Amino acid sequence: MGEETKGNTDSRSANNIGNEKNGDTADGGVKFYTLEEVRVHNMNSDTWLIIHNKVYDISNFLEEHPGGEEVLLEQGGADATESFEDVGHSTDAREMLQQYYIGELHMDDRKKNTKEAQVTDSGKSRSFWALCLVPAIAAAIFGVVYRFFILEHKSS
Ligand code: HEM
Repeated sequence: MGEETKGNTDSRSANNIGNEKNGDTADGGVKFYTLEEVRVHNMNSDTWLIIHNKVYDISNFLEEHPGGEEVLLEQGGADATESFEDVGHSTDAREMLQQYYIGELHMDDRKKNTKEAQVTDSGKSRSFWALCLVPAIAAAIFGVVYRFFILEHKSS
């Protein structure tokens, strides 16, 4: 009794089978973590970060960080994309990230988490309306006006 009961029972985490530490799943796919799952890893000995929707376990990197461990701990369990980019990290720093990669932020948590995603989504739908519907409506109005003038012309 009790074994495996505190694991990921959320249906959104159905892909979370396998070794939690390396992001592998039973089928060899990418592992997805919810924001809630990441949030609890906010301690000195256990620190996860989200950067650009990717999840990193940086517990072993804290002491090595050239910018100090304090700044990393402040971001522990949260989305550090903005602060990471604000510092203007080098390409070397970005490459270092790869070794701490453990998975991806769950799709459901990306939209409410990323302002950019929302802006892009509304931008996309706006361009759909502009590209398809606006010209179609304009053509319909033109047709009606044109027919009206032709009939007017014929009857006079
Ligand atoms: C796991 C993620 C991170 C890695 C691998 C990383 C790596 C590095 C590296 C290699 C440097 C040396 C300068 C460079 O090459 O750009 C650096 C500097 C620094 N980092 Fe990070 N960093 C990470 C996350 C963060 C975060 C989230 C913050 C802010 C909250 C931060 C703040 C700083 C600061 C303040 C410096 C010092 C910059 C300076 O003195 O010029 N880092 N980091």
